[in-house]
Amino acid sequence: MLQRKYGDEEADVVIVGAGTAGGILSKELAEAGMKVVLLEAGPLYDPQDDFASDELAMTRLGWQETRIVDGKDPLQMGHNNSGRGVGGGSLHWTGVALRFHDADFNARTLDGVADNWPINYWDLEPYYDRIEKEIAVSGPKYFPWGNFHGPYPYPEREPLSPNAYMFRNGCDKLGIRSVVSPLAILSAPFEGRPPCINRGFCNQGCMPNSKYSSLIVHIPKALKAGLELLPDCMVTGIDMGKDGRAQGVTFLHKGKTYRQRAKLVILSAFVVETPRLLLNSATPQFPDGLANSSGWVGKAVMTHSSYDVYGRFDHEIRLYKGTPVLATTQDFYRTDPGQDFVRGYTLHAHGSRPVSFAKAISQHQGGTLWGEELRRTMLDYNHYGRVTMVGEVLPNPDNHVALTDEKDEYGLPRAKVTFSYGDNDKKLIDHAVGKMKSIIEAEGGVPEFVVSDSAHLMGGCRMGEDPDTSVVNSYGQTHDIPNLFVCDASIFVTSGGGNPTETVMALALRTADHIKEKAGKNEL
Ligand SMILES: Cc1cc2nc3c(=O)[nH]c(=O)nc-3n(C[C@H](O)[C@H](O)[C@H](O)COP(=O)(O)OP(=O)(O)OC[C@H]3O[C@@H](n4cnc5c(N)ncnc54)[C@H](O)[C@@H]3O)c2cc1C
Repeated sequence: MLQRKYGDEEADVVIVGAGTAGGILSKELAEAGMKVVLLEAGPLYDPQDDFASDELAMTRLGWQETRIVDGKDPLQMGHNNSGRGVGGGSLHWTGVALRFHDADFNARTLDGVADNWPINYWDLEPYYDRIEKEIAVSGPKYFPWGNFHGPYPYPEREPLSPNAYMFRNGCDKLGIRSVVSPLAILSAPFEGRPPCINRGFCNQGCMPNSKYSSLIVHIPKALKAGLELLPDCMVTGIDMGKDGRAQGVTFLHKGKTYRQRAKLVILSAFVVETPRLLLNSATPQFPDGLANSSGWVGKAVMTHSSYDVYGRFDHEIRLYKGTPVLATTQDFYRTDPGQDFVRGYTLHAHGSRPVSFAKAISQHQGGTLWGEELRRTMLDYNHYGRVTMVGEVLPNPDNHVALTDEKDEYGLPRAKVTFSYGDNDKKLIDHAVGKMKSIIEAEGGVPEFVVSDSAHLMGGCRMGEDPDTSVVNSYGQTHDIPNLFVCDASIFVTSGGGNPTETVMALALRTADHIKEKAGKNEL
């Protein structure tokens, strides 16, 4: 029997998904004195007991349940694209903490593509400032791109990995500016957590707690403030009242069904599960799914094009060494009128552990690498360097999440995710691959493998001012149901050309402030 704090009682807020956004919201709202219940489908981990320095074992941190993928460029789900467990994607993310630029919020105005966000950079700026201080982002004294030029709250990381030095030296030779990456990974002690010692197992969960996750930062503070956290609880539906308001959620724990009533329901279940829940909670009053009068629930799902170039060097690089990402350039972030594509990308020096390396190169763009040839290449693993891109992908309503007839172990329709790159996306990728190759070559390496990859899901419940073309307003409040909010990466309008999670965090803080203010005046 599940032990519960509120049972049949109505909580003030129930949050679905204890990931990055869910963790921040739960802290903010619990500290404001609200009765908050946080439901998480996955387990509650203890980093010291549960996070092993074992690449294969730790793939369990990803959302590994079957999703059907479709389209011309089907997305790879699982470890690389989503998390499961208290902490969500922040358990095994790489920790790169970048702000979006003002240009990211105005693609339609600047470049005639996609849509503008209903907010701009300056609406989020105070929240970027706040979150960077709250989690002690480490980074350079001067950051040359975008609107924020540093210094970051904590000094930049050092020493760098050999791969990061390779990248920075290659950039120098080509006149490309580069910096030590801003990271949600400590460079000095903070709140009892130790600085990073470069073990390099960030994507396997950080055992020493040097890397930020909501599991070790926000959720413990929320618990102190009275949060009820219920792990291993899969939410299967949103309960609606006849008055058209959300009443709470239904969830499963060890095969048994429970309900949590609440004045306010917030979905923070990420890009596939949030639309799946909305679509699957259809009622006669909302036959196409909740909050879907616009028809935009599940639409315009985005990823970042995240192609990698691996180059072979005569000397050793040892891609397993150190924090995976330690060097970055955004010299190609803004639209360049001289190119045949709009928008841009970020480049990172990116480490790789042996299993990921083998998996990547075995399916590289030039063909498959298998058997004796793969074995021979793997013997040279220490000689490979890697550069990766985070490329903007334009939103396209045809890229979407839909329900299928196939059922999962909870009896819910499985999600199908359809994705294809557009022409602009492909031209941008070609440009970035060329730059990545030239950086490797400038340092004396021979680019051998180009691997097509994707990272960071976004969109599917986009925000906007117009209820006919968007699902939520800029605070994540659904246009159709005033006490139903969405707060996670699904509310992004465009993907930007840089890592998205600091923007997820800033949006979560902004939504929390809004809810505190409105709930205080009984306006939700
Ligand atoms: C390998 C990897 C590396 C990454 N590196 C970076 C990086 O360096 N920088 C960066 O900016 N971003 C990075 N990201 C992306 C980052 O993890 C996400 O952007 C971020 O976690 C999104 O936050 P969220 O709150 O929207 O969702 P999540 O953090 O994914 O949280 C969603 C939570 O909801 C839970 N959930 C889902 N459905 C249900 C349900 N029905 N009932 C109960 N619970 C449910 C899930 O289990 C999960 O815990 C990386 C991601 C991965 C996977």
